[in-house]
Amino acid sequence: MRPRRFAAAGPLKGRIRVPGDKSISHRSLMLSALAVGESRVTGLLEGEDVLSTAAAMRAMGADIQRTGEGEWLIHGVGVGALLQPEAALDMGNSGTSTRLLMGLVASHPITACFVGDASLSKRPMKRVTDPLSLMGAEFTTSPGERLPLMLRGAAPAVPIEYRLPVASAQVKSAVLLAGLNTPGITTVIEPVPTRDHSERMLKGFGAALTVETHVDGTRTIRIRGEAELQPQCIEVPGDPSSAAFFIVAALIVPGSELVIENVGLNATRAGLIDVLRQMGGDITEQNAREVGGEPVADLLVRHSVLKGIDVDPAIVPSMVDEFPVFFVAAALAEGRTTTTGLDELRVKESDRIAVMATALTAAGARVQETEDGLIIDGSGGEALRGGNNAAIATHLDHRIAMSMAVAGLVSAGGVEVDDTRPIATSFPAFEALLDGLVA
Ligand SMILES: O=C(O)C1=C[C@@H](OP(=O)(O)O)[C@@H](O)[C@H](O)C1
Ligand SMILES: C=C(OP(=O)(O)O)C(=O)O
Repeated sequence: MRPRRFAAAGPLKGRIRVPGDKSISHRSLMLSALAVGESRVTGLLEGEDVLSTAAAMRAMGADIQRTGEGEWLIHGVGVGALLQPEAALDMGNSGTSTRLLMGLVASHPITACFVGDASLSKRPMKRVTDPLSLMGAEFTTSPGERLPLMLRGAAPAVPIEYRLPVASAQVKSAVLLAGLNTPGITTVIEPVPTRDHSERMLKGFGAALTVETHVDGTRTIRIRGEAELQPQCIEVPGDPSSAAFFIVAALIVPGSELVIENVGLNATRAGLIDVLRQMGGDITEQNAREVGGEPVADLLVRHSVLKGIDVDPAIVPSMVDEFPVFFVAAALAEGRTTTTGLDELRVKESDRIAVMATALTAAGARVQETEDGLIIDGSGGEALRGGNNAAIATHLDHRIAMSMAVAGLVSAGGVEVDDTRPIATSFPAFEALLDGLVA
C-alpha cells in the first residue's frame, strides 16, 4: 500500500496535457495486432491496464515494440491467426482488457486462461460469456461467472444478433471483436448509446461495419466477419476521463484558471462537461480539432460557483467513469445534487456508489446513498471538514484514489488516501501533474 495525504494548496494555474485515452489505447493495440503489416501508435497511454493488453497481444503472437514515449510499433498477425498463449493472460485490474480480449479469443481456435487482481476477480463476466457462448465459445469460470476463467474459442464461430441487456461498451465491443473472425454478419443492437471507439476504429482499419441509428435512438451495428484489417497510423487523443480530475479540481478550488490540452470530446464520452456546465461551471473549448478521427479541444477551466442539479439518467453512459469525481464537485456545490440510474457503478473496480458515499462522508460531505445513486447536499463552496483522520479506503480503484485526492484540495484538514498505487492503472503521471500545478 502507498498511502498519501492530499491537502489544500492554493489555486490551479497553468497548462497541462493529459495522457492518451485508455479506451482508444486498448483498441489501437488490439486492432493493430490483428492487421497484417506494421501499425504505428503515438500518444498511447502507458498505464498498467493498457500494458496488460499489450502483453496479452504479444502472448498471442503480435510483435509489439515501444519506440519512444507513447510511441509504439505493432506487427499484426492477421485476423484468424492469433496464437495459443502459453501461459495465463494476466489482466491485472483491467475490465476492458478482459472483456474485449475474451471477444477476440472467442472466435479463434485457441484456449486462453484469464486471471486478474482481487478487484477484477470480483467483477461480473456473465455479460460477455452469455453472448460469446451463443457464438460457440466455451467457458469454465470461477463461481458467479468470474475470473479466473478458461475460454475455448470456436472455429468457426456462429454469427449472432445480440441486443445488449446492459449499457456497456465493453460487451458491445466483445461481440463486435468476436464478429471480426466469424463468417457472415454479426449484429449488436444497442438500446442506449455507449462509447463508440470500437466502431470508429474498426471502420478505420477497413472492417465492413455499419451503424444504423433508429428514431428512438437505438443503434444497430453490423460487422462482416473474416475481415482483413489494414495497418494504420493512430494518434491517440487525450483521455477525457483523466482530464475530469483536473476539470473538477479547477472548478472547485478558488482562484483556479487552468488549460487542459488535447482532451478527447467524443459525444459518447463528454457527459461530465455538459453536466458541469449545467451547474454553472466555466469551461471553454479552445482550438477545436480532430485527432485520430476523434473530436479534441483544449479546455480552459475557471473556478466557478456550482449549483446542485438533478442529473438526467440518460446522460450516465457518456460519463460513467466520471461519477466519482463528479460527486466531489457536487459536494462543493450550492444545494442538492441527485443522481439516479448508476447501477453499473456498483460493478466497476469497486462499488463506486458505496465507496464514494463512505469516503465523502468521512471527508465531511453530506451524502445519502440510494439504490442507484447518491443524493449530495453541497457545502456551497465551504471547505470540507471531516470528523476523523482515518485513511480513505480506495479498494484497488484508481478513480476513487484520484477523486479523493481532488477532495483533499478543498478539505480543511486534508484527505488521507490509503493507497495511491492503483492510480498507475490509468494515469501514472497524475500525482506529478497535480504536484506541479499546486507547487
Ligand atoms: O469500452 C471501454 O473502453 C470502457 C467501457 C466502460 O465500461 P462498461 O462497458 O462496463 O460500461 C468504462 O467504464 C470503462 O472504463 C472503459
Ligand atoms: C471501469 C474502468 O475500467 P475497466 O472496466 O477497464 O477496469 C475505469 O477505468 O474506470
